[in-house]
Order: sequence, then structure tokens, then C-alpha cells
Amino acid sequence: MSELRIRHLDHRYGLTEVLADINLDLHKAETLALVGPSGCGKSTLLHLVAGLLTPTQGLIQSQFLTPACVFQQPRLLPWKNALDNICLGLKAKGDAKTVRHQQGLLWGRQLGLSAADLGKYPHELSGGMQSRVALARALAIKPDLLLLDEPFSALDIGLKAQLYSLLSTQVQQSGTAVLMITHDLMEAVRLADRIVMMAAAPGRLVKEITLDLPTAQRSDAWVYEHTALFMQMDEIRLGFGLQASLMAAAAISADDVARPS
Ligand SMILES: Nc1ncnc2c1ncn2[C@@H]1O[C@H](COP(=O)(O)OP(=O)(O)OP(=O)(O)O)[C@@H](O)[C@H]1O
Repeated sequence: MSELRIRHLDHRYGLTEVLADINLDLHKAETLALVGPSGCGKSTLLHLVAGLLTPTQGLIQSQFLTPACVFQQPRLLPWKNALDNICLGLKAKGDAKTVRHQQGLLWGRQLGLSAADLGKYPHELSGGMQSRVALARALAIKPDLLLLDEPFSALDIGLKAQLYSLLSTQVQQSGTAVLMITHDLMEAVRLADRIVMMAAAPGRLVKEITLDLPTAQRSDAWVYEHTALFMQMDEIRLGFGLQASLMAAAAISADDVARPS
């Protein structure tokens, strides 16, 4: 059985239905990418899984014990320097200062932050550096579930590549499950074991794709080719508000002609 089970989940903000009948499973060591257009409810779903919102209806059952979140906004404490921000979860866990600073330095370095950067306060860091501090803070507690809301969107292409590889290694070595949100289908194709496409109004799951090739074996060419392939799928195209492929468009107009008015 899966460690995370979501069944018949609905969510409303006031009278507006944002999520409708969401059914999803996530297993240990699995990376699931939620892809969809802006406003389709991806962040709401992540907040529900994180327990930050209560669903209007439906079931969320989680056996993960140490979840960690990285949100779109880094949400760093402005009065603490980067190192102390990274160490927040370790402090809450009760680790001694020397131990947590050692760990914090290690994670900071892994994420490409220098010793000088780690001494800086959030307002002295670039957006990309702040995102890396937030990711280091999440990884430092060795989570069994990582909830990522577009954590790579503010990063340059080289840094993205480094962090993709760090994340894949983390998943392989520690069995962390990852539920990640992205607008970027190519990012999902690079990192995920499964991609779930959402459509909007109300937010719902419209297509699931399983990627069998291990992430370590996915070359750039493989990623480009498969992204292009998936972009031909009607559910993916319609989810992003693009026209359906020509074949499907032809089928729709034939249908329209056949339907009595
Ligand atoms: N606290 C809130 N109160 C009322 N409506 C909200 C609230 N949070 C989000 N919404 C609405 O719910 C819908 C889904 O928002 P959500 O942020 O979950 O979408 P998203 O797919 O993550 O979007 P994006 O990709 O742009 O971040 C949007 O129409 C948004 O305006």
C-alpha cells in the first residue's frame, strides 16, 4: 500500500470549487510531479498534503513521519543568517549547536552556498540563493517526504542541473518520497517517476504518465524527446490551454457535426 493516499478530495475556498475528486498515491522513494497551468490548484493540493489546510471533503492518509516543505517563496526568517535558517529544523529536533552548524554548513555547501553566503541575512541574498537556503533547510532534517512547490523556478540553468542531480541522489540514497509541483514539463520529465497532469476550474487530474527509465539514465536527448512526445498528448495540451492535436481536433469537429443541435 502507498505511504500517502488521497481519495475523493475536494477543496473549496468559500463558494469556489478549487479541487474536485482528487485521487492520488505516493510511495516511498517515488518522485511524483504535479504539472498544470497557473491557478489549477497545485499549491492548494500541496498545502492540503502538508496539513496546512483542511480539505472540504475527502481523505488524506499519510504514513510519512518527517515531511519537509519548500514553498514558492523561500519563507526565511529575516533576523537569522542563512546558516541559522538552514539549521532551524535541526534546532527544533534538539540537535546541539555544534552538530547542527556542521550539518548546516555541509548542506549549504552541497547547494552551492559559500561560507560567506551562509553568514548573510536573507535580504543580502539573491532570490536563487534564498531558494537554495530553503531547500537546504528542508533536506537537513532528512525528510521521508519532500513537498516541493516550484523550488527551482528562480535558479539559473547550471544551478538547476546541479540541484536536479542532488535531489535524485537524495531520493536514491535515503528513499525520500518527493511530491513536486512544476509548470515545467521538461523538469518533470527529468526528475519524476510519475507525472500527473492537472487541468483547471475546478482543479482535477486528467492524465498520468509513468516514466520507467531510472532518472540517472535519462540523458538530455531522452528528456527533450519525451517532453516533445508528451506535449503531443491532448490532455497535456488542453491542460496548458493549447489547442488539441490535429487528429483530436478533427475528431471533435466531426463529433460536433454529428451532434444534433
Ligand atoms: N487562500 C485562498 N483564498 C481564496 N482563493 C484562493 C486561496 N488560495 C488560492 N486561491 C485560488 O485557488 C485557485 C488555485 O490556486 P493555487 O495557488 O492552488 O493554484 P496553482 O496551480 O498552484 O497556481 P500557480 O501555478 O500559479 O502557483 C486560484 O484560483 C487561486 O486564486
